Amino acid sequence: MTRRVLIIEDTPTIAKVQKHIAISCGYEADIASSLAQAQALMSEHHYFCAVVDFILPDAPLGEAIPVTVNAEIPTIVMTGNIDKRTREIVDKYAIIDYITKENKQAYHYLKKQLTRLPRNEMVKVLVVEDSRHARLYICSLLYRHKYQVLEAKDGVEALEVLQQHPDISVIIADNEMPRMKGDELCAEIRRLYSNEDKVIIGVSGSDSPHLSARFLKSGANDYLRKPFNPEEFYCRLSLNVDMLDQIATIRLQANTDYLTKLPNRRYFFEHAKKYQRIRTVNNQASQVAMIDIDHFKHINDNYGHDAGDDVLVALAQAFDKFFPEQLLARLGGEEFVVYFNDNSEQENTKQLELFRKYIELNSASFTTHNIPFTVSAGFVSMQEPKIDELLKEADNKLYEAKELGRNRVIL
Ligand SMILES: Nc1nc2c(ncn2[C@@H]2O[C@H](COP(=O)(O)OP(=O)(O)OP(=O)(O)O)[C@@H](O)[C@H]2O)c(=O)[nH]1
Repeated sequence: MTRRVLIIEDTPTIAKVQKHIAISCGYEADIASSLAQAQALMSEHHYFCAVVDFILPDAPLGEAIPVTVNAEIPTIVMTGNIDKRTREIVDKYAIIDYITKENKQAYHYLKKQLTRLPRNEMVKVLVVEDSRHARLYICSLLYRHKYQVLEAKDGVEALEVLQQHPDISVIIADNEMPRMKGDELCAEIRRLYSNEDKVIIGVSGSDSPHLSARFLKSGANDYLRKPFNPEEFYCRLSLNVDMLDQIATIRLQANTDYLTKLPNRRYFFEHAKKYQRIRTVNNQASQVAMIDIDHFKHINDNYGHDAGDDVLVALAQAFDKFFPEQLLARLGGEEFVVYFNDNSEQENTKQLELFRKYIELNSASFTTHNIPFTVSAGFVSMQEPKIDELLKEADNKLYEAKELGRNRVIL
């Protein structure tokens, strides 16, 4: 579903730039050059958010702001400047943010905010606060920016909620709470979850000058003193969630093969070792297949390196289709590996043989160059092996498959 943004702006060049930014962030965008035009558009469409100019020909004093806010459209206000009177008006309404149209940076910032809003819909935030009033206030700030929100009344309940929802990525914790204080909760969360997975923001109304340091030393990423300014709350929250995003991106890049987008060798070894331990405890054999394209060098020599790359990408897609539940990786070059989650050796080898046959019969239709190719595979099943041994054995079987004429699976 494409999200729609309403741009209310009477200067055509600025409206055009904003529309361009919105489209580059994946939105559809409508422009209204007056409040009246905006109201007409709002009666026709559902808007995910709005970018509203403070001064419009038929709304010179920010009168367009309550119109979008009251229609529950998350609103970003663009202003020429932010003098005292403008700020007073802007502060009255539950807007997402205001941006001063001073320079190019303002448009970079708008892009950031438009990118964050749909991202926030995927971010789960746990609010831990014993005061119902304060809890609801923080939740309302979070809902305004489209975060998913969960609540807990104290640290003990927070740990239970975290166990039930392991995908929570932000915890906002008050300090003064019954049963378990915020800094104690923080330390316990850090014992269980790493900095790379969860952000903790401590909040407290205490005057103690040492509390912020205590929170940070217990593992919090940030600290806010109550009562806090919503603008500062959003800035700190966004920066912390952005940091989690950046860590996730770096992690993904480090674990993904750049060409096929399959997991890479590093990811495979890390996860195969974990699988291995579980299988050993459960007294289950480990089953692995090494798969390699036959005469791949000829494909590169005859059709060029780019065509060879196309074949690798197409083969990776076929892997994903045939082995959606297994641990897959491109180990390097034209060599792939499947670590089977399923226990049945019969089922696994049957699936492998089906895959080989599927490639033989369909590969010509995979790529733009219609290059037919085949694959060879070596399969092993071993009790309590080391990963290196398992791969070596599978590689020996693969070598045998090549020696015997290729396009076959050797068990
Ligand atoms: N296009 C492309 N080629 C690659 C890539 N990585 C490795 N290769 C090529 O893969 C080819 C592998 O050749 P060989 O090891 O001789 O194997 P083969 O030609 O498939 O022969 P058999 O495995 O014995 O059937 C080499 O020509 C490498 O240059 C890649 O990312 N893209």
